Amino acid sequence: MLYLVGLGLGDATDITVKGLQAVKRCSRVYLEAYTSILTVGKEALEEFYGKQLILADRDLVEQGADEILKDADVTDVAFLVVGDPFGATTHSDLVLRAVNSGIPYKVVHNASIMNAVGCCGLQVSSCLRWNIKVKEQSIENMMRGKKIYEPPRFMTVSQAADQLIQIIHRRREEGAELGVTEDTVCIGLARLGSDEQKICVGTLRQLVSCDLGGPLHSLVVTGQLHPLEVDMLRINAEPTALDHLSMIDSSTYSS
Ligand SMILES: C[S@@+](CC[C@H](N)C(=O)[O-])C[C@H]1O[C@@H](n2cnc3c(N)ncnc32)[C@H](O)[C@@H]1O
Repeated sequence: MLYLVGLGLGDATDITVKGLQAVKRCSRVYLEAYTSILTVGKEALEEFYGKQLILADRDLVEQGADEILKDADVTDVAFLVVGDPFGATTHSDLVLRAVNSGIPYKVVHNASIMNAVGCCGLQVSSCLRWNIKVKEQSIENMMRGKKIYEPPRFMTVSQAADQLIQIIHRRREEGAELGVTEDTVCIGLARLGSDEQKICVGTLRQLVSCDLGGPLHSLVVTGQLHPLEVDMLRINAEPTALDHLSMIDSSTYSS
């Protein structure tokens, strides 16, 4: 049996009871380590689960799926994914390979950034997430066939806001409006679900200068806000962001 187990967003203890039971009965446990990360490291997970974990980087998942699935028809293998196994990144390829090889699979769901983002108080929201650059080769090293990898990079809310503003400026020069401006109210979210989570509310321009600390970050761009949503944004805002929020004239945004 192949178990795809969601680990949730915070730390080792966010695994579900069902997920932990599956992990404990598996003979091999892989930790998917390139589409998302927890604030705690692999060792903390190993200690809590009482199991050795095998790191599954992009190469292993995309090119070594056979290794992950080896003997999974006669033994139990777990594939752990931070968040939910099908939250934002689907691991459909692994599932399809398992099915095609006659290997049964089960999914143990968990909290994902896709639903945790609701904590910012918007009644309907989708957040901008971005790719994490882990185990990337420079073009030079790739051309030389050298397996030398660049240090991991995680885009920040500040960088994302800056890039969005550049796009807005470019489109404006071309005579097009995106419906998002430098003054659109946005929400920066960092390490959601962990004890170190941070939420910062401000205009897109203000978020360029916000420092939300270490990864992972997401950005929400709001549309028309209901007064209730504005109130929720106020209570969720960091003290420094309250100044930004007080600039929002809720009557402008309420429907
Ligand atoms: C490719 S998605 C994977 C999502 C994960 N499987 C899940 O279900 O939550 C990874 C991106 O989601 C966002 N993200 C994931 N977890 C986050 C968190 N705890 N706080 C803020 N953003 C997060 C980041 O933008 C990150 O680059």
